[in-house]
Amino acid sequence: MFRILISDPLSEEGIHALQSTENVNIVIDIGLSPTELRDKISDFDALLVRSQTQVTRELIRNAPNLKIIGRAGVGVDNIDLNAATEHGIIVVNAPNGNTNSAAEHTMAMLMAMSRNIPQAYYALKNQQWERKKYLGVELKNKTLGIVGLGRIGTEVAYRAKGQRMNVMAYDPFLTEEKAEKMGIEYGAIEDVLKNADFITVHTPLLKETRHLINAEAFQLMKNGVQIVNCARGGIIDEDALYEAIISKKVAGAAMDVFEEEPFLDNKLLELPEVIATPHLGASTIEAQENVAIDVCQDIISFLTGGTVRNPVNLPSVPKDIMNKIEPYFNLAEKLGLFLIHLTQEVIEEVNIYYAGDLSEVEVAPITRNTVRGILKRHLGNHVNDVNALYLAEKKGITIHENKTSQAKGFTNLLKVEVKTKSDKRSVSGTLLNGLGARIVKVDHYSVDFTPAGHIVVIHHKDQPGVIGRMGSLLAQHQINIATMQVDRSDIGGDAIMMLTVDKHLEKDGLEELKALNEIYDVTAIDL
Ligand SMILES: NC(=O)C1=CN([C@@H]2O[C@H](COP(=O)(O)OP(=O)(O)OC[C@H]3O[C@@H](n4cnc5c(N)ncnc54)[C@H](O)[C@@H]3O)[C@@H](O)[C@H]2O)C=CC1
Ligand SMILES: O=C(O)CCC(=O)C(=O)O
Repeated sequence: MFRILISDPLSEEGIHALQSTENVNIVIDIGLSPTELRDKISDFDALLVRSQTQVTRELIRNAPNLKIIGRAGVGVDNIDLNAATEHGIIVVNAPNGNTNSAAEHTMAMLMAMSRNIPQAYYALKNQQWERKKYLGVELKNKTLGIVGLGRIGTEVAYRAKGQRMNVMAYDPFLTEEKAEKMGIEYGAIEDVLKNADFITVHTPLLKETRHLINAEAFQLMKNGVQIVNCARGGIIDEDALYEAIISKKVAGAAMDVFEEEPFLDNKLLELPEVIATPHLGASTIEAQENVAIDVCQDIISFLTGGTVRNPVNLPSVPKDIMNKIEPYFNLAEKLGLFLIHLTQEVIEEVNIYYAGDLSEVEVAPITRNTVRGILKRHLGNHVNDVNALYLAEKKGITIHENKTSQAKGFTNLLKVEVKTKSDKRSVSGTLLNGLGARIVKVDHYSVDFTPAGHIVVIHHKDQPGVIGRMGSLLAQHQINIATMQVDRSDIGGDAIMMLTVDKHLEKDGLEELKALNEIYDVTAIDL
């Protein structure tokens, strides 16, 4: 049974899809305190949140069974991504479903602010008919400065153009050509701050964007500028904003998000120039349905062994590319696991060679599976796709990917090489049409076997009688040989014997084999 905890309000539509999935047990418990959540989380395989639940390192530490965290929305700043990655927990979000709602809310806030609608409404509710006091300004022909032209920023730009505003935007990925195509103006951040009559921020909250709009930034702005934040609290320095409003530099601020959420008291709200909503940017029926469906679909995909569409702590790979590379995952993992058994020393370096067809595809996910196989022997199932590279780095192992079109007669060839202080071992495998995964080389020896089941690798001297002695000894241990391959460097030189056997070779049998004349080394590997 796969247990899912939903700890923030989520639309029914998504939950229905989860409920109709087999072997799923869903618990909805909204409004848990951090301590209650920490005490509860240990039994759950998946956690589904919006922006309220804080998924901290401490919570993750107390969640030994947690495999996936779903965020119904865009921002993942309430989730400790490093902690999730380190614990091998995949984080998925729903980045597209609330774009429209957030853009519409931004426009609603912009217009409400420029025409003092909330203030006038409030006055009227208090029996004050105030026409003179609430003189507004038009948006038409004014410049809207957009900081962050991603999904939402872009939608806001198009809507602002509909209001006949001039739009100037800054985004590290925006070029002058792209801006021109969109019919907006490109500016460096300083240009945007200096030229805009209205400014709206649409970046994520990151180390680099925390207090991006600070006292210095306000200094650059026009007197009487009005500012909107429907992205994340903390992008605007609230103390600096407060001072800028008091000093009349800023004539209005429309805030949907705050440095501390939720709150009942924030000094910005004491200022009549500030209008505010309690993080409602994504609060529409449509957005909530969209994000709940999207994130639940990813949880279902994860559960049923499919590919998640919106991973946050793993690069996402388009479906057509994934279809091409997915068949290699098992081969890659098996090669890694096979190879790690051949070396007793500490691994310092892993080189992965992608040849033939493989040199033309996105290989990062194959690399992760290879590294997963290498680490699995000593780290067990704790290592997965999410944390494999992180754990390798932590262990001081450097990973190199190499590509070549030359596949030595194969259509595709995956070679994995590990280097230790004094040794270098390698194994190569391929996917054969109709035959599946095969290991075709172990170090410089040519072989051909399926990487599955119980395998015994024997290094020995190429001499008559070795194979016979080895066969009799295995027979004494009731071990049946299913397949056997032999290759040698030269006549009478070093040789390799690869056996697939019907059951695991126990330690005593292994030691007896090693003790046989002319046998240098024996390794039993269960793949
Ligand atoms: N108020 C609400 O309820 C909602 C808030 N959001 C928030 O809105 C923000 C934007 O969301 P999306 O547009 O979906 O994200 P996105 O990832 O599509 O766009 C963010 C953009 O910010 C840009 N950026 C990053 N650092 C920057 C910097 N230093 N200066 C300028 N631009 C920078 C990125 O290049 C990217 O293009 C996020 O913080 C998200 O959490 C999203 C949905 C609802
Ligand atoms: O869950 C929500 O309502 C907030 C949405 C949001 O802030 C986001 O998607 O980043």
